[in-house]
Amino acid sequence: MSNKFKVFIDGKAGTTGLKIYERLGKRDDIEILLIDEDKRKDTDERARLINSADIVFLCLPDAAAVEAVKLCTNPDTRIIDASTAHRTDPAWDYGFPELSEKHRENIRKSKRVANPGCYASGFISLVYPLIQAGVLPEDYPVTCHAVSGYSGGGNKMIDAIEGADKTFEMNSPRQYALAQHHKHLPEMQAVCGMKYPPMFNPIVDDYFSGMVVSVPLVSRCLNKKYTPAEIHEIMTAHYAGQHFVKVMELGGEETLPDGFLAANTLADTNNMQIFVFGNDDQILLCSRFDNLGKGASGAALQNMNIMLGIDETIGLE
Ligand SMILES: NC(=O)C1=CN([C@@H]2O[C@H](COP(=O)(O)OP(=O)(O)OC[C@H]3O[C@@H](n4cnc5c(N)ncnc54)[C@H](OP(=O)(O)O)[C@@H]3O)[C@@H](O)[C@H]2O)C=CC1
Ligand SMILES: CC(=O)N[C@@H](CCC(=O)OP(=O)(O)O)C(=O)O
Repeated sequence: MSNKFKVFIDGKAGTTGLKIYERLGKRDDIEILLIDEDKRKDTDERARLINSADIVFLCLPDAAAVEAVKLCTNPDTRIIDASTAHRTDPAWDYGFPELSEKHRENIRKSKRVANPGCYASGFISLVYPLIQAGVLPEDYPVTCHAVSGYSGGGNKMIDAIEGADKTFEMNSPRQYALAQHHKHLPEMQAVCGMKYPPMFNPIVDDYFSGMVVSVPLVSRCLNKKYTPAEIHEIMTAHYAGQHFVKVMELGGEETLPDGFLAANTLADTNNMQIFVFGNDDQILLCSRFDNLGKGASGAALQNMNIMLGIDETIGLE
């Protein structure tokens, strides 16, 4: 009898699933349950593997993720869903352990973990600590700008940009979700405890992966006037001792000597860097990470480690 943890990745052929598979393949404490290529959408075979696994990753479109959860009848099988389907479902635990010890503890005990969305991870990393600390009023009109690599759009977008039919426009940054309907808005609002959803301006650009999510704040409109140094101190205290989330030096001059905050430098890592810039009235918060790392597959693997009660950094360095 193998004493390895059994893992099934539903959607292994997709962008998120493949990254999880590649990282798990290097581990000797995990047995990956594989589905035959011609059966990867076969409901009975997926159900068999789901119910044979200790941990299931759902790396599927939302509707298929909802269906997969229904296929799970084994009370011991634990699910980590990378899709948007369960992120505001109160029966699920939100998989962002650095938000609070309560979040980490809930993940550790959970049978159902909703992995955060990529943009949402960046947004929540900046806004959640400030609402918790009473800095940001719950009804503050929060604005958020973000830039992502095109892998954030999954296989379809990767094929469009890397394929022969790439359009002229795809060579440039492209704003989207202009009508304020982006699928991450509900989780941004719910997890942070905001009265209103933020104004959100995502941009996808012509590089593979990595992102920066930015939130500007006007100090005079906060619960009281704060300096960037005070905000930096609050963020630093919030993430003290975290392995993957680091608050960088105030103003970022050492990390960004040329003054440019590139979005692609943390690609292929599970790290997240938080920056505080600005002056006594205009404060800019930025979160930099990999949309496929801390924004998807890396976070999912970190959550798995926590659920299994092992060192959360295993396989993520
Ligand atoms: N890419 C990213 O940066 C992030 C993605 N996510 C989320 O993760 C999930 C997966 O996204 P991503 O990897 O980008 O998407 P992809 O489109 O790259 O992959 C999805 C995979 O699921 C397969 N699939 C679709 N329907 C079924 C089904 N009924 N049964 C079994 N397999 C099925 C697809 O196969 P086929 O192509 O043959 O249909 C494909 O291989 C999504 O919910 C996405 O929103 C979350 C965070 C970041
Ligand atoms: C560039 C791009 O298209 N990005 C995706 C978000 C990727 C992601 O985080 O998807 P989940 O919500 O499933 O987690 C988008 O904006 O829809």
